[in-house]
Amino acid sequence: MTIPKTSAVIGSGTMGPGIAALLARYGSTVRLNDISEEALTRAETACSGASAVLDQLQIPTVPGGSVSYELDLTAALDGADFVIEAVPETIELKKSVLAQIEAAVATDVVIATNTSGIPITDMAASMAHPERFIGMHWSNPPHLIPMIEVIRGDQTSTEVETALVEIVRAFGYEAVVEKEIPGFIENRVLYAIMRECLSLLEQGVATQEDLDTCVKWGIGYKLAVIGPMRLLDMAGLDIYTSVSSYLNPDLSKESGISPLVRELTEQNRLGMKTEDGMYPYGEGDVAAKRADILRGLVTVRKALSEIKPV
Ligand SMILES: NC(=O)c1ccc[n+]([C@@H]2O[C@H](COP(=O)([O-])OP(=O)(O)OC[C@H]3O[C@@H](n4cnc5c(N)ncnc54)[C@H](O)[C@@H]3O)[C@@H](O)[C@H]2O)c1
Ligand SMILES: Cc1ncc(C=O)c(C(=O)O)c1O
Repeated sequence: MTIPKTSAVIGSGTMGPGIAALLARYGSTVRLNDISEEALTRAETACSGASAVLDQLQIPTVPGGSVSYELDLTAALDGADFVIEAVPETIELKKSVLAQIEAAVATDVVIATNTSGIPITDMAASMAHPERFIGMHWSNPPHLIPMIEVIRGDQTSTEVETALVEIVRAFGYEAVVEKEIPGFIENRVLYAIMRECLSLLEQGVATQEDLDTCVKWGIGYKLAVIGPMRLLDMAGLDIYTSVSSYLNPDLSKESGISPLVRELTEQNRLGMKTEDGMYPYGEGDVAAKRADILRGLVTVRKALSEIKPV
């Protein structure tokens, strides 16, 4: 399967619009669905923004693509030959949405989930046709980060995995085909970084600003060019042995949710979407920060596409 002719994206929050815009850019007729009318209204602006970013990346437009906005799930799924589920990260909700999707589409339609790390086999437990179900984990913002994790459940067919890898490569993205494990690879690594940062913040060792500066320049900039396995070779395995012998026992072992994040979440301080979170945001700050982030990601992606991967 190359780019699907007709796609449905279910859930139109942070991730759905960018995914829909990219599919449409590559010629798919996309229906973007949400239970919230407000989310669909915001999605129209988000899709236009994503499309403008794709213009800046000079991604050519394949004729025939479009995004339409559907409150009604059955209408969104009508005639779809590829479905991506992107509703909030709770297994009960996802299983219920999958049951509704399966009831509305033909048995051979590929259904992918953008879960951040719920095991695919667990999500597929009550599906009638789990062989067509697969993990397709996009990174945020999905129209910009050119890598997608592809994860099979126990019952996913090889044909569906092959078809999904073809779709990912047709976007010009890297497909990383992985074994099933909670959080997959990306979020296991990202959440290790975030756990340590949150622990340092909670202990009063560093401020948000210091953590962001140190990780962006000391780690992020370097890791964008040299992966962590190659970095071990560059640093020297003897150095890693010495440092990890005293450092690893001192790193955060927090197995629950960070108390600070729990408190902010209970206060509905969820970050940019509520204009308050790890940082406060004044009038107009969120829009300005989002624009800065997109500009930075476009510049860095262009630069990275010009260098030889290490
Ligand atoms: N936010 C990220 O950085 C990110 C990155 C990669 C993957 N993901 C994963 O993608 C999925 C979606 O995340 P998000 O950040 O876009 O969430 P979000 O909360 O921003 O958006 C989810 C949307 O789904 C809608 N929704 C809820 N129930 C629905 C239903 N029954 N049918 C249709 N729509 C429904 C909500 O109204 C909301 O607009 C999650 O599984 C998440 O873990 C998120
Ligand atoms: C905090 C956080 N959690 C999950 C994901 C992806 O699943 C992301 C991301 O893609 O950036 C994230 O930032």
